Amino acid sequence: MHDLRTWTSDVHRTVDDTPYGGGPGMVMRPEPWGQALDAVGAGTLVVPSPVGKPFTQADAHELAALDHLIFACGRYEGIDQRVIDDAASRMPVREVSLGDYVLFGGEVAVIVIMEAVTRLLPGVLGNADSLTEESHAAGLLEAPVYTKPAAWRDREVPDILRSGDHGRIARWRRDQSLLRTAARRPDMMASYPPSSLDKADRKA
Ligand SMILES: Nc1ccccc1-c1cnco1
Repeated sequence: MHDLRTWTSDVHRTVDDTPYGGGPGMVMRPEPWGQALDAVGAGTLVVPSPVGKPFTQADAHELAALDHLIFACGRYEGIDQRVIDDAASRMPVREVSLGDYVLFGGEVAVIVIMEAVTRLLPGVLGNADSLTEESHAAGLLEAPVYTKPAAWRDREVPDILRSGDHGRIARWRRDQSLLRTAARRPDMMASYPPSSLDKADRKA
């Protein structure tokens, strides 16, 4: 963790200023950022931003394979664009959005990204199988999950899950995933690899 004000030189340790071209709010000044990024050295710079590329599980896997990640947390109306452009001239830069909503700054977004990435690192998860079956891992939302008791507030666990027939259970879960994804995330269905949908699935 680095305090950006370390790289300021005025008595007030200023990190922001008014935007050229007018408009509301303040913009983060380039000088402190430039010196801070120089100081932390090269790596892949990840900048959470409302104007970034939507962050996906695939991005988490890509970042988990890298040796050195640098996270820049912007505040106010954002970081002077020249900081991003200058950094991109000497290292990979990824501006990423966590969703279409507005935060105070990038810090909370970095915590989310760090969790999504670090859980993919070898040895972090007790059961590596979890990584292959979870939502977004196979391009679909995960099927509903249940545990004991078999009946709770007059609600029963689906009989199929207690049948012991693992082939039928796998089929039921796949169907539930397809139904849930189609209902809640048509965008994911649109990009779901048709090659993995066998004929029976196409009727779903
Ligand atoms: N709104 C923000 C403000 C500052 C830094 C990131 C964001 C952000 C990231 N994903 C959505 O919003």
